[in-house]
Amino acid sequence: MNIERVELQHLQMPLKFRFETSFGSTTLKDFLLVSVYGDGEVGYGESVAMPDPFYNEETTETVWYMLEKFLIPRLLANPVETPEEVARLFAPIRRNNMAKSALEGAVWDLSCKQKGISLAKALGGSRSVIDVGISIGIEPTVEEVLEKVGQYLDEGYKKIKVKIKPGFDVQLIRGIRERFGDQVPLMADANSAYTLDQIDIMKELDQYGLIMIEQPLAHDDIIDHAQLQAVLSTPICLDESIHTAEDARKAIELKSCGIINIKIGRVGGLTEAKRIHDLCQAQNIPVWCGGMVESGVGRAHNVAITSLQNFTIPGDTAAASRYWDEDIVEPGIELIAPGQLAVPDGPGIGYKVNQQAVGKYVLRSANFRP
Ligand SMILES: O=C(O)CCC(=O)c1ccccc1C(=O)O
Ligand SMILES: [Mg+2]
Repeated sequence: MNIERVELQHLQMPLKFRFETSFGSTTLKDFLLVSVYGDGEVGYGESVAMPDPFYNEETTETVWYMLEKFLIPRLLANPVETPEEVARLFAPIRRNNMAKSALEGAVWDLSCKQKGISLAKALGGSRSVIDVGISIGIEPTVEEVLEKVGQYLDEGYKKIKVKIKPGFDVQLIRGIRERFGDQVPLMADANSAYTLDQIDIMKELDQYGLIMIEQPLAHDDIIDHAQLQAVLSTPICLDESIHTAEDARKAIELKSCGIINIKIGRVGGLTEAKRIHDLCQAQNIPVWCGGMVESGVGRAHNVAITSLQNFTIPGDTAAASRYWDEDIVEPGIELIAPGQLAVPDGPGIGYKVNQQAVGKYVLRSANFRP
């Protein structure tokens, strides 16, 4: 592949609402856009790291640093023929998965555009339409979450995920079941807010027929999760604990979870995401695509990977208009039917980046050449 230039841009986009989790809250999307130029085409990737290291250890600034000092120079100094080779080229660098993923994803998009095939097809995806769910943040009151649940059910979302934290958990789930019934496909995400000392809360949550409980225990744990899974009938889903296919293999072997949330950024890119998908498929572990409140570029990557066969549970990739007044891609990533997004079949991610919109949100940029 011919790579002539890499551009890094730091953007800030206002969110339409406050998004709160057990680890923090935000009204501004702060992220990096990566553009890789070659042979008249441009590939795009997005860093999903947050400005603060509370979801994982990376931040917008550490990603910029890793890209500038290590990853971009490595890519520009070593010819690669396929995006999978980029993953191999980055492997000696430990972790920094969101930094790797942003650049690897841009190379995947560029490679697909150079070949004239869609990213979904290149990854082995088979769906042309995907079912999607929605992730609802913590609100000041249970009632405010219930209102949002009603609104998103009306829009047809196929899975309702609510964020929980100690003191905002059982009464919330009970409230949703009482108002909307037992048939609502419902799950809870704790973002590591509990320990085994609070096992009684988990046992109470176990009574509500949840599709899964996501990452209840520590971000770096798979042992306590196995102990918890042994006493719950609700499947545990791991998010924060899984960074590689090896992590997934070990968690499955230990029975730490029954479901895995695949986030492309968290696992270092599309190549590793596909590897985890394939491993889980062989082990009969369903997967779904998590979200990191992505702009249109990251959202398009999520849509593409979700077209793979073992993404059998609706993910968190909701319609862009839920998040943004003006996104950076065109056409807007919107529901084509209740709770469904189309998988584009145009080259690469299948959406155009709107440079005028990027211009509104960009704070700084830098260019790198071989
Ligand atoms: O709407 C989305 O993009 C999903 C939001 C979400 O749940 C989330 C957002 C930021 C950080 C972590 C998580 C998570 O899945 O744990
Ligand atoms: Mg999560």
